[in-house]
Amino acid sequence: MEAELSQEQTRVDEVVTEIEHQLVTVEKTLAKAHAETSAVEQNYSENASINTFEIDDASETNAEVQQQRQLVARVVETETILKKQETTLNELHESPYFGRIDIKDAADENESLYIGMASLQDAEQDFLIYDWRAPVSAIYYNGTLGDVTYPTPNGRATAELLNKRQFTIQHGKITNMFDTDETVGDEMLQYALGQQSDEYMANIVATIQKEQNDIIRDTTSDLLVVQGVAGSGKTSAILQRIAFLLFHSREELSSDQIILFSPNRLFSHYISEVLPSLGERNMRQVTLAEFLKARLEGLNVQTLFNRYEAEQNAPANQKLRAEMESADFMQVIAKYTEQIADKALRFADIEYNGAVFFSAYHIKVVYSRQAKEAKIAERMLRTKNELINELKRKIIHEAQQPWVSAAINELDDEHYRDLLGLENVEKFESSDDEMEYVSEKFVRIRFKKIYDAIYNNHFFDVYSQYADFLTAYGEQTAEPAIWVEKRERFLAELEYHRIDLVDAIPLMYLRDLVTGSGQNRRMQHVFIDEMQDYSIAQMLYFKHAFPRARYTILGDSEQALFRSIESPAALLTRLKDAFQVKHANLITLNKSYRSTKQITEFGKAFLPDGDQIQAFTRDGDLPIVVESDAKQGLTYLRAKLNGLRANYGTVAILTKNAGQAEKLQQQLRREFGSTLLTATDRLVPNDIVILPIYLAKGLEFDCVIAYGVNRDNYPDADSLGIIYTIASRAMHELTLITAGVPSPLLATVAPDLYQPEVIVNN
Ligand SMILES: Nc1ncnc2c1ncn2[C@@H]1O[C@H](COP(=O)(O)OP(=O)(O)OP(=O)(O)O)[C@@H](O)[C@H]1O
Repeated sequence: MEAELSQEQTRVDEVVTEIEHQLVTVEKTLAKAHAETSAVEQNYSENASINTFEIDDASETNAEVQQQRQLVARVVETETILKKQETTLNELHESPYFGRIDIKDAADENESLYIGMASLQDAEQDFLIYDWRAPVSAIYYNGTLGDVTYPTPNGRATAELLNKRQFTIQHGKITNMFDTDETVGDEMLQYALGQQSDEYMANIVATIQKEQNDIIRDTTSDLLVVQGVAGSGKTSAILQRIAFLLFHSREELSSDQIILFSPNRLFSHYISEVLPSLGERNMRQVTLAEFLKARLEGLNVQTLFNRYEAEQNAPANQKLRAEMESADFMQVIAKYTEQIADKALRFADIEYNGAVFFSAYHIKVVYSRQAKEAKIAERMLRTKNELINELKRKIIHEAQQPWVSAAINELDDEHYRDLLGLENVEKFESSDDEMEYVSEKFVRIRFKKIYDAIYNNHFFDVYSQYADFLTAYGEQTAEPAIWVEKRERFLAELEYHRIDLVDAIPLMYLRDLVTGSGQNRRMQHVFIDEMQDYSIAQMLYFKHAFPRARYTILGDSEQALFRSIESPAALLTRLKDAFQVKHANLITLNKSYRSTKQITEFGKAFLPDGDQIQAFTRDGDLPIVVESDAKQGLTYLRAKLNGLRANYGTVAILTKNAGQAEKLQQQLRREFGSTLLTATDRLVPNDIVILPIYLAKGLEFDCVIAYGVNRDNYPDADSLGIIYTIASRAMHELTLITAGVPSPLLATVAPDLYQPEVIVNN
């Protein structure tokens, strides 16, 4: 192996030299391109400002300016591409590749291919490095030695995989190298997983596992559902998947056509470096709360966290909620909108300056004039167009009123010129024509709010309509009183500009179906992380909102914080039924990578079907369970924190809710400088943090202390999901402090899976 190592290092040196060589060329070209961009930009701004005043033929000027603008765009693009090349080369310079495969191809020729973060070709166009996303690289991740197949543009090709080698290369030096027959061997993974946690999630490109690779390279499913146990690399895999999709559909897909629903802002920040580290731009990221807020402007939409917190004291009607969050309920809404009679449709006045501009009655008349056989959304669209035309006529009429000319005469030169617009200076044949133009524009600007209100369908009174719907629906149920109460609560909240989460989705769906709005047809991929936190109704709304997109939905049915856990099979069936797509694919990940073996074994012992979870063999200490009262618990915690601090970067104290986290923070802040994290935070500092478990979703910490694992917080099986989620956030160390009578759930765990510490009263 020594000789081989030396040979491999020689090759690394050669590749590094080639990279340096290419870097010199790119840097030179980049400097030139930069100079050109500056010159073109300057030329453009001079031309654009001078010519419009000095040249008579405005259209010729416009054409010239257009041309120049295109030129600017082109040179800027060239510069951006070169910069990207420079960044890639610099990265390859540090660590050119991480894998090598030796294959015998169909023509019986032996070839050695090296796999890295990006491709590199030499002057003869030979590949010195293959991008990890190249078709042939699939062999590296998928194949064990022997016959393998891989995709090519002309179908699947076959080859014999003779050897697979893995490298760790740092600063151009091979620090670790070994051959492996496994997909991607344990040794490198051991090393990667033994690292301490960081502010940002790392990419896993060098150690992607076979089943993760299936997720990454799936290009055919309309609905890909990934059920993976805690720490199985779901999030890692889908971020790699996004990089893969962007690479393979360069022409048709851009990162802003991909949206990821993430559980909270801390998580959004945590994963924000993965794609850039793979040389790609980030996709759009949004939390459910942000998405709803944008679509229900002016209303404070209850968040999942607010609801969870509120319900700790006042449990809600779970049956009603389950009904309203079901696929059936969405169908009921759809049926209701199809059948609303003209007279039952609710319109709202459009007001201007406190007076009615278009009355609800007038709008209703306009609506009822539209052809009855057309669909409701089509009739609404025609109504909208009629109202806009009417507004235009009113603008022309209003522009002739004396107050308008008086107001225009009051304008100073600058404002007048702004109103007229540079392109219209000296365009009109008579000053009357110019005045007419300016007056109309003046009124149009004044009436913009009215236009916006029509354009945004504010003439449809969705709130009253939804209240009517609740009444109509409730009357058909066996318990109408519940629905009367629901309606009253909805209206009462509305008074305060608030809306419950459970109402938000049906209301938006109703609005969109009636007005034919709310659909984004450009979005090509929707990713939903932590699927178990979303209701089917919410997912169906996403499907409506992004009708052309493909869906990748991932999560863990057993990390349910906001409801009881559900078996993975049941969750998958529900999803498949609701989405009804042609190509659905389900991938299950059972191996957990995040935590030490001891932590994974402990966490899974809480779950009814925890047996299917496989721990990765990385050793650590047994989790500690401390049985204590509240006072002793705190003393223990203090001592523990002092001990841990020296050893680990991140220590997270996880509580059941925000109130308990706040209380602990008050008790610890002064002594430990701990940080309390809330729903609006984005950053997890590298120190002691205190947060409720729902904000720790998707995150991981070197060391986790679950505080308050007692009977009050976790009384029964409904809170299994929470305990399991807490335990599975820990990478290297886990401690549970009861600070009260131990939760009965602890009794389900075999005593040899943890180290008990009973603090006796003295
Ligand atoms: N193939 C891999 N190579 C290296 N590290 C990996 C691999 N797969 C997963 N990991 C690591 O395991 C940890 C868990 O991964 P990730 O957060 O993606 O899992 P998850 O399934 O989304 O977890 P959860 O549902 O518990 O939030 C991360 O630290 C990740 O880097």
